[in-house]
Amino acid sequence: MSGLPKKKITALSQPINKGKRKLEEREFAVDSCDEPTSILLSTQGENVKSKRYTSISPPPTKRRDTKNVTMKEQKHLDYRDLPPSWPTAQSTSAAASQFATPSSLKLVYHQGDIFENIPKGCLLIHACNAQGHWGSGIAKAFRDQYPKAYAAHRNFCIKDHTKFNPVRTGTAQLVAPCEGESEHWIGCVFTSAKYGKAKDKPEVIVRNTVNSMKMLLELVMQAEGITEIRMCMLNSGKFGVPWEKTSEALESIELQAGWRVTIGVWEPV
Ligand SMILES: Nc1ncnc2c1ncn2[C@@H]1O[C@H](COP(=O)(O)OP(=O)(O)OC[C@H]2O[C@H](OP(=O)(O)O)[C@H](O)[C@@H]2O)[C@@H](O)[C@H]1O
Repeated sequence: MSGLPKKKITALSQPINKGKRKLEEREFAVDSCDEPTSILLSTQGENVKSKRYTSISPPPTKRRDTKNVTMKEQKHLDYRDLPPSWPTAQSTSAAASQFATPSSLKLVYHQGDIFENIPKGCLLIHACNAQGHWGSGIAKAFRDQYPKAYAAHRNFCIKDHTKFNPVRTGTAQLVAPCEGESEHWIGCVFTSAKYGKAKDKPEVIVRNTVNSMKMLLELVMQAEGITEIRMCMLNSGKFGVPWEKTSEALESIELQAGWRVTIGVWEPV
């Protein structure tokens, strides 16, 4: 069991449905957990990010300090951490795929509570809107269990972004371990801009899920220490999208070099 305090997960009752060598310590709040964290910053070798924005990559937003960061702790990752070639690398590979049998994402089913017996270094994925609430359904259970991760998510949604420049759907945030020794990562796939009656249409949510998952798989490549990946049946509760539509779309994702192959799906009993 994780190092987290045991909590009753109420979400189950919901219906199925990141010159000169110089190291310095700085306070770094927004890109880490809610409490400022000491991070070692190296000025050696700028990590310059040239970006090309396309329909599935978001617009420029408030810049953060991207000078080479050598960290004591893992940092949260999002679209600002993608390689400059993103998502071109994918289409190149898609063109090459006519000469090779592409391998697609595999979903492996498990029955039970996604929060039970989580191994160290596990990544837990859930669907989010861009409002940064984690206010209901399984998102609320994440908020209860991982309050610091929630704070990082909220910072990303409402401090790094604004009402007029919201987080784009079809993107993902990979929240690094925040809660003690559990070392659990949280993957937020932004599958709908809003929630409730204002949620996106099912076909839009499914398309966003595919693009978000591709981005998340790319970000996972940059993270160190992720042991396994679990997710709930995305979109099948509050977002009201039949699981089969989401699962079919996810299983059609063509894997790129270095991406994880398998994601465990936790189906509540
Ligand atoms: N412990 C557990 N273990 C395993 N599976 C569990 C579970 N507990 C619940 N499930 C299942 O997990 C699936 C998803 O069901 P959910 O309704 O939660 O999520 P969804 O993806 O449809 O919708 C997302 C919006 O809900 C929130 O909204 P707010 O932020 O509050 O606005 C978000 O942020 C988004 O916006 C359903 O199959 C549940 O049975």
